[in-house]
Amino acid sequence: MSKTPKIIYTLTDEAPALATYSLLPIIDAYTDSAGISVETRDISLAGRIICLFPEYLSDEQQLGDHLAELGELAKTPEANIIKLPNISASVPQLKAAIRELQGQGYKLPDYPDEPTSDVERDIKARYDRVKGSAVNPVLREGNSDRRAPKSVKNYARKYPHRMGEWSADSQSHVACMSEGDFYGSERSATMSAEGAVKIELIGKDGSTTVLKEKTPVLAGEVIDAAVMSHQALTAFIKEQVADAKARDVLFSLHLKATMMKVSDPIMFGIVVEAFYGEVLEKHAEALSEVGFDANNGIGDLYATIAKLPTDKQDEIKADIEALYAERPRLAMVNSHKGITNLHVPSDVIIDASMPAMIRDSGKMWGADDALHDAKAVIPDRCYATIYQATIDDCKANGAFDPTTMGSVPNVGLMAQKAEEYGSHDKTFQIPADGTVRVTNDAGEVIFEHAVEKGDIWRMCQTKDAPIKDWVKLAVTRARDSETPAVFWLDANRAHDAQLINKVEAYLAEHDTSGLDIRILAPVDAMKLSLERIRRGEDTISVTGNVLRDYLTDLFPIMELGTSAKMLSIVPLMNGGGLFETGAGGSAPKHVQQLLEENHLRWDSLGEFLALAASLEHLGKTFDNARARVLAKALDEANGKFLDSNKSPSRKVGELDNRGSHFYLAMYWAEALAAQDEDAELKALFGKLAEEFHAKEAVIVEELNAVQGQAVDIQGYYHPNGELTERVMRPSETLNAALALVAKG
Ligand SMILES: NC(=O)C1=CN([C@@H]2O[C@H](COP(=O)(O)OP(=O)(O)OC[C@H]3O[C@@H](n4cnc5c(N)ncnc54)[C@H](OP(=O)(O)O)[C@@H]3O)[C@@H](O)[C@H]2O)C=CC1
Ligand SMILES: O=C(O)CCC(=O)C(=O)O
Ligand SMILES: [Mg+2]
Repeated sequence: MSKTPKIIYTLTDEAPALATYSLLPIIDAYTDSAGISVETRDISLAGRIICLFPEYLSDEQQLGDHLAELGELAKTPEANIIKLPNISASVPQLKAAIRELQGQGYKLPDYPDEPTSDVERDIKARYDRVKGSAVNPVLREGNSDRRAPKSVKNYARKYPHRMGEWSADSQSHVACMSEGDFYGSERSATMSAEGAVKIELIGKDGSTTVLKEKTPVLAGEVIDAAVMSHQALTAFIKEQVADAKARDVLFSLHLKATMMKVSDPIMFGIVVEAFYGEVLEKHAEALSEVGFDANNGIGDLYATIAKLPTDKQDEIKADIEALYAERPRLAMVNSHKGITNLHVPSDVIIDASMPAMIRDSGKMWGADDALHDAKAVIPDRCYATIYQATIDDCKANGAFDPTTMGSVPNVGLMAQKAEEYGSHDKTFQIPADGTVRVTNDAGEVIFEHAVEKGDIWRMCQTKDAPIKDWVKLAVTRARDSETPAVFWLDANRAHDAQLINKVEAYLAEHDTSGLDIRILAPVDAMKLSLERIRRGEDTISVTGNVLRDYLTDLFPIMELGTSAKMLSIVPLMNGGGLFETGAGGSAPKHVQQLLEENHLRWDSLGEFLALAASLEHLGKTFDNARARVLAKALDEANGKFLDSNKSPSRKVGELDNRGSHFYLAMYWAEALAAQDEDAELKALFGKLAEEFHAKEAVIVEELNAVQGQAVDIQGYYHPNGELTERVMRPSETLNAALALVAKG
């Protein structure tokens, strides 16, 4: 390969972005000295907003479209991208980020909720491009390989995290619909030829509305469509509200309003309307006047009614309080601040929220700041059953034991926007009763659904090449790790039935002799995996995109305490490498703690593991010996880091993210000093390792001494770079030592 060896490190949001201020100077110092270039690209929410509106901003304020650039790069063989978690913004977050930037002098337009002119429609359309999960699908030109490396698993066995105990009489459970959901209505077909499909709504009055004129499809591609009935969902929620009250458990809702950015905020809104129904109806006129949108959560009610006269505000608030007395208790996001599970659609995200509940004895936080049994409402049946199976297992057998349990790594189908349910431009809230029809170029009907006003109809595409690649990846992982692999596919589900045909056909193209590869419905796959994990056995889960997301938080959180300790690789289909860090989010709570007490508990292990994998990949693709030396040494350093338990503590005054970076740097320098493949690096890092050893106590003291006081970095979505750097690099001794190897 002719191009220069280069790694792209992404600048994102919240806790991982803060951690980057401390970690990147270390990475730069080590890679510079080896002649490897590490460049950054800004894909933060603020950065993505800024690049939408060049004509509104001064030259100095403008920023290029780094995400689009990386999206193109991901399709090339030289791609080597380290991708940290970023915010997938809900509307309330998007508005907050715009407000913050405006306050910093960025003359950005407001987000028009209900645009009334072409200019406003254009502004809204631009903003909507950065909403929800707008980053990951652009970069994911490959399928996903997420697992806990052996060293990490050993760490968890040696230093087990706390797991809440389970009792057999726990009242916690999952509630899902039995009809009228996506699962029940799904239709699916495999395209026989390249072409396009058209989506139309035929009204009861015979009128035709084109919902989407043209959706290109490739031969072999699987498309499917399903509908969630507004009425059925409302009826289900009302039943569940009553049932939670009767059983005296917390009511909680678990959706993925960030990734399923069109469908799930609407479902969230339907639940908010069902829960707060009487109050919202009573004050409908006033609430409509101020622009309250239930899809943005009950938090939006409190924000928008500020425009009403005080007595009206008080009346609405009193009515809500009175309603709470009749309703079941709500699970809380922040009981101190009165933020409920129904406040903001992006606060409770199912992949992280259900595992947290299972880790905490099946309980969630109540308004009284104590843990209680909860009803977890997961309306659609497609995947809800896996969580009930996990709860059943914990009730029968007690909590999982991190010191003995096996592992469930994942091979996930996600390349080329595979199975991006409920997002993007093929999901609609239906404006009138009728029939939604999908037709091909010849005008033949592929599927149709009877729909009612308010229903959510979604279509989804999964291309053939990614499916083939996914099957290959599964076979390779099963072979390399000598581990049984289970495809989590439900023959009773239309989409999965199509996939099963393909999986069977593609498996036949591989040598699977001696391998244990099965296809099981999700609930059975879960039962088998849990049974095995309790026996200390590993089972690879081979799943579609949604279960990839759910399982790569669920199992790591049970096995390791957090998905931040995962290795998360995306072998790009054109030969490049995308190295995601961990599987979890951007940890808003961690930022709060840093601002309040200057302690950052973010665990950068995912970044350390990703960097080692990225350097190794660079060493291979560019035949770069120094990258290989750095990778090998970093791998050793990661092992020592885990073995010595230098991960950040959660408590102020103790080693935090910055201190953990120092130890990683020290162990990495030691390993480079100990190797004999590259004499120059050996000498250079030998000096640094000596310096670190001599100054270890001083550096740790300098890093820990700053903790305990509030800090101000003048921004949440777009903090001041200089101030943040000062906060994140407080040890002069460490900074001076790094300068010994940095080439500048
Ligand atoms: N790949 C990506 O880009 C992803 C992005 N997201 C985005 O992140 C945001 C938050 O999502 P969500 O995952 O629900 O919530 P969090 O980021 O808050 O994660 C949930 C909890 O997991 C723990 N955690 C996560 N990462 C780490 C880490 N590196 N070190 C230590 N603990 C960690 C924390 O537990 P504790 O509080 O106990 O310390 C945290 O509160 C959203 O905007 C979401 O869209 C989410 C998932 C993936
Ligand atoms: O893209 C997102 O919004 C979240 C992605 C995620 O949670 C994951 O990939 O595990
Ligand atoms: Mg996830």
